[in-house]
Amino acid sequence: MLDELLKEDIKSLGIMGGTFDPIHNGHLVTAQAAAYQYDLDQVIFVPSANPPHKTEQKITNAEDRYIMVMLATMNNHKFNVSRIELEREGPSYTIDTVRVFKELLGEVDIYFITGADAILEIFTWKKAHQILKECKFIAATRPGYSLSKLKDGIYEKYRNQIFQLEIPGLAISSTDIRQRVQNKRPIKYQLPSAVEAYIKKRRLYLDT
Ligand SMILES: Nc1ncnc2c1ncn2[C@@H]1O[C@H](COP(=O)(O)OP(=O)(O)OP(=O)(O)O)[C@@H](O)[C@H]1O
Ligand SMILES: O=C(O)c1ccc[n+]([C@@H]2O[C@H](COP(=O)([O-])O)[C@@H](O)[C@H]2O)c1
Repeated sequence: MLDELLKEDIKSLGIMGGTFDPIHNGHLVTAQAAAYQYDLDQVIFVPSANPPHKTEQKITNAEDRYIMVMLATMNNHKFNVSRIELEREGPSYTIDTVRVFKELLGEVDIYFITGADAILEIFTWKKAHQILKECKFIAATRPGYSLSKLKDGIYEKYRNQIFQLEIPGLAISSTDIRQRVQNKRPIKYQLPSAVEAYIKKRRLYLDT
């Protein structure tokens, strides 16, 4: 199934992992900027089934999150969505996902795309040092988080593996969108209209 998503002559791939509860324009702008800046042939969005660091919070069922990612990415020919983590049991560890892509793609350059908040937590991820050796990271700026730490200490060792990406700051988060829906405040223009319609239709986030 995964190999069907990947173009045959692909030379560079971005993987955009996330909980996407829901996907929003911050995710899409980040993926698009990464694709442009690093000349990526494709970006595969990978919704986590069981995000390892979000075990304490209630998360919308994986199929709804997957459908929202599909709706959000359908108009971009470089974007695709993978069910790889949805079909794997247990916590959705990035090391496992990256290794499947690597095995399938061999010499293709793989970049895992994250926002500033995620990269600053990388050393709490499973086999973080291994992931950093096995794939490159694109770390996008995000309002409220500083990437200056990437210059010191433990990050120094991986300076050739982590690439900083300046994007127009979008102070949009899934947390804020969920709260807005619950409080009947507008979410228009923070996420694609098809995703907004889906949230309404499925009555998501009304009792979070
Ligand atoms: N506005 C944004 N700008 C840049 N990167 C972002 C933005 N929102 C999310 N990301 C990045 O997208 C990836 C997936 O994020 P996630 O699905 O957890 O969204 P979120 O908005 O951070 O969610 P939540 O508020 O529920 O924690 C992470 O690497 C995160 O850093
Ligand atoms: O592998 C891990 O230990 C790990 C721990 C925390 C986050 N991640 C991944 O980082 C991405 C962003 O996570 P999140 O929780 O901010 O949506 C997503 O693909 C997660 O699976 C991965």
